[in-house]
Amino acid sequence: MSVSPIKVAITGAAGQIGYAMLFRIASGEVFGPNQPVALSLLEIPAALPSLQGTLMELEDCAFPLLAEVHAYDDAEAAFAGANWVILVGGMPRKDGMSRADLIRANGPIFTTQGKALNAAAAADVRVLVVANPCNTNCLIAKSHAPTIPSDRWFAMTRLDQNRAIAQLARKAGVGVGQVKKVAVWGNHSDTQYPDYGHAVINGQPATSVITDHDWFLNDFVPTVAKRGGAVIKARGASSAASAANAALDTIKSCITPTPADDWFSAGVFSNGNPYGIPEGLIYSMPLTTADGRTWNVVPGLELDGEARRRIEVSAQELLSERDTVHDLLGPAI
Ligand SMILES: NC(=O)c1ccc[n+]([C@@H]2O[C@H](COP(=O)([O-])OP(=O)(O)OC[C@H]3O[C@@H](n4cnc5c(N)ncnc54)[C@H](O)[C@@H]3O)[C@@H](O)[C@H]2O)c1
Ligand SMILES: O=C(O)C[C@H](O)C(=O)O
Repeated sequence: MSVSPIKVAITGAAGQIGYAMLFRIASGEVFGPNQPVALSLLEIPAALPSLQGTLMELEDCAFPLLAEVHAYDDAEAAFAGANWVILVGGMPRKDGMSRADLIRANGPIFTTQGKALNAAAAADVRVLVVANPCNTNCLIAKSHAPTIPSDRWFAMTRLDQNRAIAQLARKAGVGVGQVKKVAVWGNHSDTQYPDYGHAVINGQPATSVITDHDWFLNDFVPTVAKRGGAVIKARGASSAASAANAALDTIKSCITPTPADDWFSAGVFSNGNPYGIPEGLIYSMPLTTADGRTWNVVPGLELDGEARRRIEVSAQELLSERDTVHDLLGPAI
C-alpha cells in the first residue's frame, strides 16, 4: 500500500536557514526512508524569484521521497493541510542587537500566520517556531490559533542544547554522543539557563566528570547563552546550518520515542506551573515523548538556588516580552 506524503510547510524558505533545511527534509532524513514528503514553501513576494532557483535545485536532486513542492506568498494557501509547519521567516539580528530587538519587526508576522494555521492546517499539525525572538513569536502565533491544542507548539531551543552538549563534550574530552540529559530552561536569549546540574557524561553526573566547577557558571553558561552573538560577529550573519540542523533535530525528537537515558529541550506552553514557571509562556524545558506524539516535562528534577534563580530571571524576561507584544496577542492566550 502506498504511503500518503506528510506535508511540511516552511516559511522563509528562500532564506539561509531555509536553504540549509529543505534538502535534508526532502532527502528523507527527518521522517524516514519510507515516508514521502510534500513541501509547501512560503515567502514574501520579493523572494519568490530566488525561491524558484531553490525549487530547480530540489528538482535536480531527484529525491525519490519528494512527492511535491509548491511555493506560495499566501500563508493560508501554504499551510493548507500541513502536518508540520516550521516558521523560519523573519528578520535575523545583526551584530550588536539582541534577539528581543526583533520583536516589533517580526512579531506581526505571527499574528497573520497564527490565524492562517488555525484556518488551514491539518488536524494533527505541529508547529516549530525558529524566527526570533522564537519563544514570544510562538506565543503570538498560538494565541491566534484556538483550534490547535497547546501541546502542538514548539519554540526552538535545540540549538542551545546542541551548543551545550558540544561545550561539555569538549571540556570532558569525550564524544558528543556520550553527553546526555542537557536541559535548556527558559528563553532563547542570553537569560537562558543551560542546565549542567542534571547533565550526564558517560553515565556519570557532568559535575563529577568535570571537576573545574567554576567553569560551569563562569564559562559554560555564558558561552552557550551568547554563542549566537559570537557566530554573528565571526560570520557576519546569524547561524544557519546549525540552526537548520537543530530544527530537524527538534522534529526528530518530537516524533521518536525518547531513549530512556536522555531528554530533549524545546520551548513549550507552560501550563500548570511546572517548576514554578508562570502559566501562559512559551518556556523551554526538558521533555520526553513515549509515543512520538505527546510529550511530558521531565518531572521531579531537583534545582538548587542558583538554577531556580536563573529559571525565574528567564521567566521574568518572557513576561516582559509578552507585555511588549500585548497588542499582537489573540484570544487563545
Ligand atoms: N531559534 C534559533 O535558534 C534561531 C537560530 C538561528 C536563526 N534564528 C532566526 O531565524 C530567522 C531566519 O533566519 P535566516 O538566517 O534564515 O534569515 P534570512 O534573512 O536569511 O531569511 C529569512 C527569510 O524569511 C523571509 N520572510 C520574511 N518575512 C516573511 C514572511 N512574513 N513570510 C514568509 N517569509 C518571510 C525573508 O524573505 C527571508 O527569505 C531569524 O529571525 C533568525 O533570528 C533562530
Ligand atoms: O543569535 C541569533 O540571533 C541567531 C540565533 O538565534 C542563534 O542562536 O544563533
